[in-house]
Amino acid sequence: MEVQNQEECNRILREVFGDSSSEPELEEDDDDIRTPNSGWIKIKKIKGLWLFKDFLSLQQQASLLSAIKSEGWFTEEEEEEEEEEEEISSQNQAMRFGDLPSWAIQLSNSICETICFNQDGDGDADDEMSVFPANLLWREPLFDQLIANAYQPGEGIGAHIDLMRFEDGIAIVSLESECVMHFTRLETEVNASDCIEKGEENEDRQPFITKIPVLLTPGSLIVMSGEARYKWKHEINRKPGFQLWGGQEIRQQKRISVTLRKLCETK
Ligand SMILES: O=C(O)CCC(=O)C(=O)O
Ligand SMILES: [Fe+2]
Repeated sequence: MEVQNQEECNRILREVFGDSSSEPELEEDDDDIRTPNSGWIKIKKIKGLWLFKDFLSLQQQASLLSAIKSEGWFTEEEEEEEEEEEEISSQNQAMRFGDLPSWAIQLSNSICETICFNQDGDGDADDEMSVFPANLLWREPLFDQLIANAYQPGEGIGAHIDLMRFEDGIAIVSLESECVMHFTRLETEVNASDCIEKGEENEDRQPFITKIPVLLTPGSLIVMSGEARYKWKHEINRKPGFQLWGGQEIRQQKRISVTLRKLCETK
């Protein structure tokens, strides 16, 4: 999209989607930094990881879900067939490469706008208060690959770093139900049964484990770049005992996520 069309596009997006910049709830980790006049929260312990809790309003979430449904993905009939055919895992994921559907382009533009709103100055790559380094933000297109994942209660995704065939700069939008995503630094990789964030009270002198929980509520957006994308694995473990937030186990429901990424140029 040409830059001069950006403002016009943003205006249309605001008209269609409204202004979703409502004040987020109090964050549990006091260390995290809220940016003034925007809903972005910088997850301080993970360089390059940002959360925008109320990225999509309820109405926008419903529109996005119906757009996903109109693609024919994750419909109930499909799920029944899946159960018969025992192909649940492959049918719980849908991908698009290259030309994204118009709703995904709108979503991508809306993400771009929300990031730009927070960006001050030149968005220098070394500026830790920039949600995305400038080189990522101004690439064209911002994203050209989308993956939608549907998770039934108890289902999650194992610890991983996204494939290197994708560039830096990844965005994930959550829908339908909340979950805790755990981030583990590469050099401190641990088993899922290891405890979370062993800190000062580490009496057994075990190696320090950094496993950071981030709550992804419906309508929230996280973006990862740099260290968050390359040096931390992310996972969603929805087995009993892992979806804890504020000391309480989260009530699980179906969850859908939309991940947007950019494929690396092939040489
Ligand atoms: O479902 C999510 O929130 C994460 C999905 C993910 O990490 C991926 O598709 O690589
Ligand atoms: Fe991922």
